[in-house]
Amino acid sequence: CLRIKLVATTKYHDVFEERYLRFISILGKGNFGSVELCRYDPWGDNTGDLVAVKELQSDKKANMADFQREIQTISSLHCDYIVKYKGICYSAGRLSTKLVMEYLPFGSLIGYMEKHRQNVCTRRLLLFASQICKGMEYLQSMRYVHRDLAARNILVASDTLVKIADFGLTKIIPVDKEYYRVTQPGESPIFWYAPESISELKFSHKSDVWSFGIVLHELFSYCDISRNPKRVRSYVQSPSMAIHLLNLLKDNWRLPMPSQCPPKVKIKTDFYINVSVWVTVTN
Ligand SMILES: C[C@@H]1CCN(C(=O)N2CC[C@@H](S(=O)(=O)c3ccccc3)C2)C[C@@H]1N(C)c1ncnc2[nH]ccc12
Repeated sequence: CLRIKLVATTKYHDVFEERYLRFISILGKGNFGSVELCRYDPWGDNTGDLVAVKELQSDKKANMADFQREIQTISSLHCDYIVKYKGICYSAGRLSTKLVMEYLPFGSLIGYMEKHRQNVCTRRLLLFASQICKGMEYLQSMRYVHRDLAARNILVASDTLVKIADFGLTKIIPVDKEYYRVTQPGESPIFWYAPESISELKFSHKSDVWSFGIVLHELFSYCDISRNPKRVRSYVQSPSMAIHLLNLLKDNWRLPMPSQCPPKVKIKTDFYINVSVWVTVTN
């Protein structure tokens, strides 16, 4: 029989009814809330789609404006290398809104690398790097700065496709400016930050390129937690850590080449990390 799509559309958002959203498991937690795996099952027979639902912790009302902006951002992005927006779910009397996105069963790049590192060759790492590049080029064309590009926020759609996820910190660069200055540092993952982001809280397409360089390092280290200092327990670093890192970077210290990284990638990668434009990483 014809299945009528049971999702009302108000304005430009597909509205998912909370009563049909069935919680399955937690996909990830952070400081402001969580991303949960749910099944949207209006027919109640488990034939509904699996979806990823991001919700704000109720006591984080202050971030509601940021969350609304995140919803606005992700619903305006249409790119093969960016996680797809599906709609929103108003819970109990519109007290809080939930963001409904496509669910990618392979999860984040970190988990995928830990599980499959044995059979991920250099060619595949470069394919993933070029896809992240393309997603970031699209983001830049929309004047968005991601500000939280890291392997933990890259999703694996299949063995040959990754997508950029989590636009919680994404900002639009004003037309007359080259960068976005953040007022409060918040929970800053400083090991992914460019020097000007650590010292002046300035974020631009160039600082996103710097973060991409860190993601390249994560890729060629197979996101090996033990082998790199970046994954300090909590991403919030102390001010003294930020100053120490800033001085290291000013003295031209850079992350060492990962041991498994093939030499020819190193030369190209060095070049790319210092070039402040998106480059298509040749396979
Ligand atoms: C890697 C993804 C983004 C990061 N993440 C996460 O848990 N968080 C991102 C934001 C933080 S939060 O909880 O701090 C937060 C909460 C609300 C407002 C703002 C921030 C949690 C896990 C996700 N994940 C495993 C997924 N796996 C499979 N399919 C998916 N579709 C979409 C996401 C997703």
